[in-house]
Amino acid sequence: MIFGPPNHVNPLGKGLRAFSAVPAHEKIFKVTNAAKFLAAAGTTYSIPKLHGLPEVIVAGRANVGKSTLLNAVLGRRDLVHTSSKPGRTQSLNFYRVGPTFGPGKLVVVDAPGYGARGRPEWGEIFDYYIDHREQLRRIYILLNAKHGLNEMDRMMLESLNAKTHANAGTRFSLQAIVTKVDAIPLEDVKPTLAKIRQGIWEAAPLCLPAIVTTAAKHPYIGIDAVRKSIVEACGLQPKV
Ligand SMILES: Nc1nc2c(ncn2[C@@H]2O[C@H](COP(=O)(O)OP(=O)(O)OP(=O)(O)O)[C@@H](O)[C@H]2O)c(=O)[nH]1
Ligand SMILES: [Mg+2]
Repeated sequence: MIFGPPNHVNPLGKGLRAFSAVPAHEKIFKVTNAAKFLAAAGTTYSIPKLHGLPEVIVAGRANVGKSTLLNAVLGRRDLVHTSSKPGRTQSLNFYRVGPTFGPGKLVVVDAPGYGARGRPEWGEIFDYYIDHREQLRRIYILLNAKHGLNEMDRMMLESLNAKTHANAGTRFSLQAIVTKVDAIPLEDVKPTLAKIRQGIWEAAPLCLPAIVTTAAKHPYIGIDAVRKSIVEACGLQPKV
């Protein structure tokens, strides 16, 4: 038979078919579970080359939940260091995700926070990275559901929108992620998100639709959507 026996008489074939049907983001983030810390860069000179693997970075005010979100996305409890005190992450930290062998790898980068608790040298390395990183595919800007947008967030959104506009989306795109949605009362969720979305639209019209998340404890919200978005931004989604 040219096409082989039907799957119901071939358990191996069925298994293979089931595996190939696993979505790309699950293969990369869950099935392989191969997230690995690669490097930390505290200066522009120490940013690692990493052979051009596609890359995404998370940005946001100190304490917004960048590192916590990455742990949830990478499926690890404490690969990325977090803290209740703002200012925990002090360098660009690079993590590789995907199978150890073969294609399908990408890099996620955790950044120090901006704003009142940030330091000027952290801003310098972040700006340098955004302006020079060829393999950068998407910048995620994280916004705290509980605090909404402040002046620093608006300035950052405007600046990243201008950079996205300057490269006409050919180098990287920009997407918002709303964090800590579990920290606001249920009845406030809808109006709070509407206000945040309006603020994002006013400051950064090129920003892709916000993904809403909870990442500190189960039940997580939005983590699968973030994984899908990263895989799509890195061009690792299979063609349909
Ligand atoms: N309730 C709630 N708390 C969260 C969530 N995400 C993070 N947190 C808490 O927020 C605090 C800061 O989290 P981090 O992930 O360290 O924040 P960060 O943005 O990496 O902070 P810096 O590295 O200091 O810039 C920690 O106490 C987390 O447990 C969330 O989804 N919900
Ligand atoms: Mg951090």
